[in-house]
Amino acid sequence: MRTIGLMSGTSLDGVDAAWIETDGERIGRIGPALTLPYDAALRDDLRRLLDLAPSLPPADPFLAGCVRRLTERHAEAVAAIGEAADLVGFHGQTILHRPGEGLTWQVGDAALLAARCGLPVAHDFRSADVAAGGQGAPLAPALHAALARDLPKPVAVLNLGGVGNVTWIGEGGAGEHEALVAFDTGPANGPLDDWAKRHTGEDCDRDGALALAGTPDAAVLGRLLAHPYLAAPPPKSLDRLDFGRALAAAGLEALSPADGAATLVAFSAGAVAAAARHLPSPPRRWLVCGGGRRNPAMLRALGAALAAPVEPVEAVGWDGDALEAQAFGLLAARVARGLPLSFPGTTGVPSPWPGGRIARPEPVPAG
Ligand SMILES: Nc1ncnc2c1ncn2[C@@H]1O[C@H](COP(=O)(O)OP(=O)(O)OP(=O)(O)O)[C@@H](O)[C@H]1O
Ligand SMILES: CC(=O)N[C@H]1[C@@H]2OC[C@@H](O2)[C@@H](O)[C@@H]1O[C@H](C)C(=O)O
Repeated sequence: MRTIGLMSGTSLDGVDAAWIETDGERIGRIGPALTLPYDAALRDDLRRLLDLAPSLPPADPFLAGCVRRLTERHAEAVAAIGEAADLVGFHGQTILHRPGEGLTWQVGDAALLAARCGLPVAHDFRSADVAAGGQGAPLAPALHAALARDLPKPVAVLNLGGVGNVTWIGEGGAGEHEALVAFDTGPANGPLDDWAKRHTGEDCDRDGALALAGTPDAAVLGRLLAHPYLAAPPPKSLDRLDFGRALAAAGLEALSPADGAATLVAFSAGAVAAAARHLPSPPRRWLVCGGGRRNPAMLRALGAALAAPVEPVEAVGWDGDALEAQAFGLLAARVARGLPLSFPGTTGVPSPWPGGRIARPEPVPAG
């Protein structure tokens, strides 16, 4: 199938789109990928939605307006890819994620997108998993496993988005996805983005400039690293705002902008080091994707915290900005074929679990 995957991540910076040919198991041709940024107004409104989500009625007019603008931007991304496709994979925007309460909420109008693109749209990838008692995330491991088929194992793929997540891939057992362990490591760029915005007005700590000028504060860092999430065994996953209260309580506010940024980078890297202790065996290498791989302060801190080499996924020929979008192309094909999207080792579902739904473009009435 020729698929276009679409992911709007926790950083709220825009929609990633990627074209891949896949049957949901193997990957054929890898086509173009792009990111369409959101304008400042949509970014601000989505950020507001995250705060409002816990008390938001599904029919809220502010929500409806955001969903329409978000979906139209996704339709523009499909058009901008400029290649014919059979199927779209539409993740939408997560505005609330509380799997422990049976709740995960991705917004986006799949019927509208199907109408705009004239293509079937696979969507709602996470709710069946959560209903089955899974974490609903991460789902990208199915793509990581397919891409890493010929790499020496064990290998770890680390995504540094707003939230961080790791996929450990070991030597395959008898079952297709037996050798997969995956979970969210902790905050990655999210708190650092918020900190940079407040202190510099920029959307992120560009090239780690602020963090590289500062020194991590040992006391604040120690309090953050004592957060019970880090010691808890997987399966586990996070909401973008889960660490908000812990960050405030740790005393971050008393630090200078540079020391605060350095402390947050050290915390993200320390969370990954804590995650490494939950893996079945030490990976030979860590392959890093997501925007955080562009932050030299983050890569330096990870290199110091982990025992094996840490490299951007480009080292093995993958596109570190496109993996999440490619994942939803592959997952769309899996939805279409009724294949499982998640596994006991990834989200904690009791057995390999299918999910997702397909919205089809309305047939044009005859005459
Ligand atoms: N040059 C750079 N310097 C520092 N940070 C950068 C740079 N480029 C990107 N980033 C970081 O990467 C983030 C975007 O990463 P990405 O697009 O992978 O996140 P996402 O997909 O929205 O999040 P998630 O994977 O949690 O859903 C930005 O918010 C920023 O923090
Ligand atoms: C609930 C949700 O949207 N989670 C995202 C988020 O962003 C990164 C991390 O947290 C990951 O668990 C997940 O996204 C990726 C694409 C995943 O499901 O693999």
